[in-house]
Amino acid sequence: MTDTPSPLRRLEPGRIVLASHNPGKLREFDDLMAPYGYEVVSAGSLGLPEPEETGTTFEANAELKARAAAEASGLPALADDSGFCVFALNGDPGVYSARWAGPEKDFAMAMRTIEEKLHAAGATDPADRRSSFVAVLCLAWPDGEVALFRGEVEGTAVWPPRGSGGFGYDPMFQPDGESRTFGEMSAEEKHGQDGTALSHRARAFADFSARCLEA
Ligand SMILES: O=P(O)(O)OP(=O)(O)OP(=O)(O)OC[C@H]1O[C@@H](n2cnc3c(O)ncnc32)[C@H](O)[C@@H]1O
Ligand SMILES: [Mg+2]
Repeated sequence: MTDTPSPLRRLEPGRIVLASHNPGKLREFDDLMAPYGYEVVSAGSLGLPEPEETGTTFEANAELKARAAAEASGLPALADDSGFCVFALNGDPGVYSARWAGPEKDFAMAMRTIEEKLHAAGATDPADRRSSFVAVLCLAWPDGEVALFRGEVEGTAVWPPRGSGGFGYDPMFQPDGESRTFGEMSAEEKHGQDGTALSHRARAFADFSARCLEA
């Protein structure tokens, strides 16, 4: 038996802000929002600043990004805080996933850093290289109400990275049950097929859409 998620305050059809400055995430949200009748605008296109991510959890950072965009725009805003968590590294880079790539957003370097740390820990066997992607979405209304949605997908941190699709750490992550990394998948495959969400973002979005969006 599957649990039917309880509905939350529904988002009336209209404009919604995607409170992200990451082009890879924005592409994925465009795909995910496409079946619904909303006008989606990005924070960047509205000239909204990128808030400093001072939280120590995905939830706190998602909430501060969504609140900032909703307050500044007067529109409902959806933010995503996400990251790559390597279990043998105590969950690093986790909430610091973007920062490990530095100001140049050098994810080849960030993936190499992870590999060096795994190597130093003697983690060569796939069983020692368990990892997950986590995404927390926050929907904030201009009146200050917020709702949070979490999605996770577990798999293996592979080396060397494989594939040039997606963004960020995608080439280093092979989800359980798949022989390819996210970097080797099309966007549709990363979202998941036959109605089953695969990526962390698609899983969090499935909960959000079922509870808040009008079909
Ligand atoms: O905060 P915004 O503006 O949304 O953009 P950001 O890139 O800074 O996003 P985060 O603060 O949430 O940092 C998460 C980082 O984790 C990585 N990440 C998150 N989801 C990912 C995915 O689906 N595939 C690959 N890497 C991902 C990616 O490199 C992000 O930069
Ligand atoms: Mg960020």
